[in-house]
Amino acid sequence: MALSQHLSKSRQFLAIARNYSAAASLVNVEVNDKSGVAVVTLQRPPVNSLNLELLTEIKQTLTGLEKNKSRGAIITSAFKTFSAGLDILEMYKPNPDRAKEFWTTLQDVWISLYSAQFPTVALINGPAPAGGCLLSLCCEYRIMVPKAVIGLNETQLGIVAPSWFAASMENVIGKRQTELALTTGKLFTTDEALKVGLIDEVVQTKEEGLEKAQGFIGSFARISPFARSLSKQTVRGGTIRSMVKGREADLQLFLATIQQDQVQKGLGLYIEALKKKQAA
Ligand SMILES: CCCCC/C=C\CCC/C=C/CC(=O)SCCNC(=O)CCNC(=O)[C@H](O)C(C)(C)COP(=O)(O)OP(=O)(O)OC[C@H]1O[C@@H](n2cnc3c(N)ncnc32)[C@H](O)[C@@H]1OP(=O)(O)O
Repeated sequence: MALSQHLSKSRQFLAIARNYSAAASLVNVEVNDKSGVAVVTLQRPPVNSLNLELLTEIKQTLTGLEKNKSRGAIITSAFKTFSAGLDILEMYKPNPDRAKEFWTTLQDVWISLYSAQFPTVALINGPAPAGGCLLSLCCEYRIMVPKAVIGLNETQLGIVAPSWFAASMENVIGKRQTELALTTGKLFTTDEALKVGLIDEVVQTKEEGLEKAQGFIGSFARISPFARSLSKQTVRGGTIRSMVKGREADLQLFLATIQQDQVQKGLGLYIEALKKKQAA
């Protein structure tokens, strides 16, 4: 499709996305007029913790971008935190039906973002623990600001990162570093993340990050989108197939795990600690 035609379609999507954003407003989508690249900004105050509603909007946004054959997407945050990960309140004293929908929607978001046909960049403009890290790991390129942290820190909450969380990290930094990171629940500083390859670039500001992200996506301008996306599928296909095959078992494991007394106690203490931190 010619770029002008594509941009006209993108603008139509932008209009729809704007209307949608106005109604629901946990995700803002802006399509760049020149490049056709969508900037997807998470905006659930205060820390973009991923609850059912935010995950649902992310899922709908990704579906819209895919349908409109997006040129690319940059995922970032409206706040000083990229994302605080899964909303712990979705797992603490959960309503079983909602917990089921919550986890299924998280799985859907992972599948859509991990397998997106268009190029994806995470512009990590603040802390990205656990589920925040997972979102960024689904992208093809990660750009981060200084003085932030990123990692799968689940063990620090007394819970375990599921196998597809671990696989997402392993595909980026390798088995050895993933094992060390997961067993200790490590949150990498920006410098540490760069050193281990968990992120690709460090920028000083979000604006600089947006430019770099556009540059990364622009680097595919002369590559056939078909060849690009099939190559991505070739590399990621095995991980995606194994997640999809195991998703029902994964859901059941999640539901059983979060009902355990020990897990509930751990989550309760963690919530208290977060609240005390704010009061101090
Ligand atoms: C193989 C077996 C597998 C079986 C499966 C079993 C289990 C499933 C595994 C589940 C996986 C979970 C992954 C996750 O994502 S768990 C969430 C982990 N997240 C964190 O640990 C981050 C916690 N938050 C922070 O560290 C900080 O908030 C921060 C992100 C660094 C930002 O700091 P700051 O700007 O100082 O903000 P505050 O700390 O003051 O927070 C403001 C406000 O937000 C509340 N909040 C923070 N994070 C969360 C969260 N993740 N969920 C819900 N609420 C959160 C915090 O309590 C404050 O609230 P109040 O204003 O009401 O006090």
